[in-house]
Amino acid sequence: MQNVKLILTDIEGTTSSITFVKDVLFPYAADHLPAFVKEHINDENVQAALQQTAQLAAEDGDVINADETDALIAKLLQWISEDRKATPLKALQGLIWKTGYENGDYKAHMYPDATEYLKKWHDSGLPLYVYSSGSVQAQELFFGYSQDGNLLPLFKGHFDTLMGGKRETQSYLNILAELQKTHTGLNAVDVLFLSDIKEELDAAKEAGMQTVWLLRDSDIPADAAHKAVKSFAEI
Ligand SMILES: CSCCC(=O)C(=O)COP(=O)(O)O
Ligand SMILES: [Mg+2]
Repeated sequence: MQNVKLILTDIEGTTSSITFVKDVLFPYAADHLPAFVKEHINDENVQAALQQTAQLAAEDGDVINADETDALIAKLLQWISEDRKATPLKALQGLIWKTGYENGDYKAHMYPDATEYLKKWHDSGLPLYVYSSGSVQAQELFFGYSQDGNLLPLFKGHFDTLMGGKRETQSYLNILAELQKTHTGLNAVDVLFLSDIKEELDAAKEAGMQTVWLLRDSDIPADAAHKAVKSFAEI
């Protein structure tokens, strides 16, 4: 990679295993979501998430009133099972996972090479940022309660789907504009984006960023459209 001035990383499949997210975090959220929503129904963040859920469902042609709590909960559970990266679902998951982390029910998985190189890059002065479909709160919990300890101080900032979907070029342009507020003179080509998903890398490359494809469990294709590696040690 050439003259990288800042690293932006995905989480699931990149720093951490897909199975931890799919087999631990998502089931925990599904198990606790109905009671959590009902217990916090007057919380403004929960109300906002329910209203956004009703709006998104309506856009899909499924009309649910914002006060039909059970139907909205069913819709959110459906989205968990579909791994839909819907912003209101992600906001609620972040709120629910907090309890699980604080109770010690689980710690976030980290690939050892990811922890090692994130620490090395941080110590060498390279600014590190996260872009994940998980909400900023969920990201902070994830790195704050990782199996390798509190890794949150390694990161200068976090971006989530409020910047846009991870497969859309405009999202990376939005992130670049945010980064330029604190990193004067930063260009897209100075940013290295790490992900396990080709469509996310395509979008980041289209925005002008450098890219590396983490293919941890699959073979590296001979004609990969992005530099492809099995571990952070090869970046
Ligand atoms: C931030 S922890 C949970 C991650 C999550 O909810 C998710 O959907 C994974 O998305 P990513 O963009 O990190 O692949
Ligand atoms: Mg990923």
